[in-house]
Amino acid sequence: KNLPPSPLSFPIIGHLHLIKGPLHRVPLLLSGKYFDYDHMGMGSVPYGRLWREVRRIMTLELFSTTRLKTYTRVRQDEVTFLIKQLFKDCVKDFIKVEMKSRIEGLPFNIILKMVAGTLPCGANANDSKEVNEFKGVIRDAFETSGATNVVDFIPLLKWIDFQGLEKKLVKLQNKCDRFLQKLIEECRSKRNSEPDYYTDNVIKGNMMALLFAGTDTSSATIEWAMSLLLNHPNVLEKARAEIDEYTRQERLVQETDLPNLPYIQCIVNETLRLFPAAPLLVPHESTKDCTIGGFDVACGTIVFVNALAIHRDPKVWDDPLNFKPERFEKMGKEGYRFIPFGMGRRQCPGSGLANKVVGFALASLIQCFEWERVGEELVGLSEGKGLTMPKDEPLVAMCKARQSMSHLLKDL
Ligand code: HEM
Repeated sequence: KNLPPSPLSFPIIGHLHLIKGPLHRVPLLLSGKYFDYDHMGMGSVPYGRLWREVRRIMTLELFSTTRLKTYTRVRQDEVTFLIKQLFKDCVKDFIKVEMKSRIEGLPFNIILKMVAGTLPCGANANDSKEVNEFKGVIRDAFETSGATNVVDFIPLLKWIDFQGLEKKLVKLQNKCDRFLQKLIEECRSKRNSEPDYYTDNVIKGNMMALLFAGTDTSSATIEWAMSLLLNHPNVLEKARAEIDEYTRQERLVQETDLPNLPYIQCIVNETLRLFPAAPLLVPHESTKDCTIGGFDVACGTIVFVNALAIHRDPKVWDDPLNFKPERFEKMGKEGYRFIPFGMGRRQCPGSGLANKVVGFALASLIQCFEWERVGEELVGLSEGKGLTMPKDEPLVAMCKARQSMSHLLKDL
């Protein structure tokens, strides 16, 4: 109720979910009410002076083309780490691999290195208890904030914290706070030229915005893409042929090869079309009475844009439920019908980074390993609970190092 409204910055063509009322838990979670930070990212935070400044820092400094380039090495190291671990386990024979736990460290470590300049536990971050606990906090927070909260509709039940979601969020906040505070203390003495402006809370808010917004979204997209490829071995083969032709199997694929691997980008887009990691984007709230796509939207209404429904709408997509990366080969600007990163001034500032991380990881997994389904049955594609639409069941696949790549993989 106390959340200041944010401007509706989004042009929309349909599939709106308009909610008038106190449905504020998700915005509160993301805007720092539960996390007690000065300000935080996400669409529900007012586009005021402070957030404008944060967006400026993100877009121009952290995610600018030049800055992303300076972090190429970080992404290279983390993808190499993933490939090396996998190679160690499946050098000779096919083994069963649970993909989620292997992939989730990748975007997490990359973003942590970008925002903190280091991993708190050096090279062993993936085995660190506190890092793993923090990853668990992110997972739980997404699951909790994606759950239906009866209290949103029957506010009286708040008195007894029906479902206990509020208690759970406070507990998550404490864990999150401990982790980030420790990280800040490790980094603070080295940098921060304006300690009065960049207080601990401001820094923690930003770190959390990036870690929350950028980790599960990217790793879930890689997991969905691998699931779709296992169900469509012809697409997998076509992608591998593209990579082999370009690298001539003489070297491992690099992130800088991505512009020359258009089919990989088509696979990423098609995955984001069918399984957008933020299916309802992020809630927006109107500051004035307005009309969108013929709907009267009263001031203070929370608007959810159902990107998932738009992406699967047979009126705007041919054969929308089928996985066909080729559809992106012929397309130019997709306009409002393809909006996995939102649109307008609150669109995802991390889309460039996400495309690089997801594309590079996928290209490397495809180039270096043979992939098969565990049995005859297709990989299940049902969605689980949570804000980022994770897979219901973590992906398990059969994986074996490609013979023709072994000499390169051994040198990693
Ligand atoms: C596949 C990966 C990703 C997807 C699908 C995705 C999608 C989205 C969407 C739909 C929004 C809301 C846009 C809107 O409300 O109109 C958003 C916001 C945001 N994303 Fe991403 N994102 C991804 C990766 C990332 C990464 C890697 C980062 C940064 C490390 C990031 C940082 C953010 C931030 C900070 C916001 C809030 C922006 C604001 O409120 O002004 N995202 N993202």
